[in-house]
Amino acid sequence: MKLKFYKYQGAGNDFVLIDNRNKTLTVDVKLFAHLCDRRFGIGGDGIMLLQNHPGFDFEMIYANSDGRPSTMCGNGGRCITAFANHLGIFNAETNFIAVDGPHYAKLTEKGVSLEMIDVSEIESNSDFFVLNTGSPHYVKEVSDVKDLNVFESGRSIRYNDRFKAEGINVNFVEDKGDHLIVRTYERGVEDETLACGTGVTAVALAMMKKKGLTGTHTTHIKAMGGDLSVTATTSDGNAFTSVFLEGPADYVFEGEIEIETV
Ligand SMILES: N[C@@H](CCC[C@H](N)C(=O)O)C(=O)O
Repeated sequence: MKLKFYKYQGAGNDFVLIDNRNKTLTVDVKLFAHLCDRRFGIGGDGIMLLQNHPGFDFEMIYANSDGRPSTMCGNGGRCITAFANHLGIFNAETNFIAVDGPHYAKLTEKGVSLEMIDVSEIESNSDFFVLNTGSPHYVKEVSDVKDLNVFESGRSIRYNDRFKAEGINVNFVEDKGDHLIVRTYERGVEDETLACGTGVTAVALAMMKKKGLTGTHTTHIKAMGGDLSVTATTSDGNAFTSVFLEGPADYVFEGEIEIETV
């Protein structure tokens, strides 16, 4: 059968999107990995199904490019919001449900602003932080992020004894004063991606904690594929509320692909 698909990207983090409101597809790891394959399929860091869900405008089902359903994808959440707007599901603001719970999102001048989950604790170590922003993240500050071998360094952390079973996404950050530069090795893609939304969110909160920033603060981030910003509120540098991830979420192309199974 022919499957209609759409391709979106947010700061270079790219996704295959399927309107699955008619329930054509169920989760199929082999098929999803094939659709994300950059040579034999459409190509993407991940794939999302947009589905109906009672009480919400839509449901986001996310899988990484390895085809396996995973935890929350921040750039994916922003891209599926743009896709839902394209499908006429909402006009300016929306409430949808994802694997980590309900999300509010709105269209903005910069693209899409997505409310992320509240974060109640950040593990702080001598030279790294660990926190969950919908997906698990390791954050390490470095002085030379552009020269770093993110694949080698990220992979060695992702597969160390502590993290290898569940996996973790690994973010390297360089503080440039008025902005951060962030590069991320993503679990489930098992490579560096051009941007990671839950990753830059984790980095922004970890750096707020490190700097002792309280109140509401906006962090500007340059990822390899584009600019993102994270606004969050904290009174103690540990618990964060009203966490918003904002940046571009753009349509790339659409088409049909022949698939064997449904
Ligand atoms: N690219 C995503 C993160 C996707 C999930 C991640 N690879 C995982 O499995 O934890 C983002 O923008 O947040």
